[in-house]
Amino acid sequence: MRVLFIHADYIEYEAKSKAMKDAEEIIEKKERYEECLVPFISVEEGDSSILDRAVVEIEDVAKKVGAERIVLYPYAHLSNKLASPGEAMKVLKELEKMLSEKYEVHRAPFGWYKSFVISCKGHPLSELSKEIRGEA
Ligand SMILES: Nc1ncnc2c1ncn2[C@@H]1O[C@H](COS(=O)(=O)NC(=O)[C@@H](N)CO)[C@@H](O)[C@H]1O
Repeated sequence: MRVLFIHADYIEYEAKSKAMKDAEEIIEKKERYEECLVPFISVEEGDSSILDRAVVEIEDVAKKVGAERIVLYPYAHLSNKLASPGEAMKVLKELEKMLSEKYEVHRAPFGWYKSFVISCKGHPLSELSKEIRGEA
């Protein structure tokens, strides 16, 4: 799993059009979240076996930056070993559920082309990237 973390004053996105035929059914096309950690996530093959590790890594960053709100953003552009859309959707939904035990968690729509505006806070830990793997 490849993740780009942005600690943001806000993120605003709008689903524009479907990027795949079975894109996730969504209710709201536009959302805005204030004061949040935004992990842009490329789910890679086999990531369903490293969910616990991914939760630990994401919670570690949230704690370090003092974020209480997490907005998971599916982002198919950080890896050349992408999991299938079906596996990626499953992993992101499971991540959302597991992180919700300790955080307020939202998830941007899966399978949609989206416009977005993000305001990065600019402090030293406000931009981070991680490659999350299973135990070595
Ligand atoms: N492995 C993945 N990790 C994260 N998001 C994914 C993944 N696969 C698909 N998506 C989501 O589904 C959308 C379409 O992805 S896709 O089916 O691979 N298609 C494409 O990426 C191209 N049509 C350009 O978007 C992505 O924009 C993203 O929202």
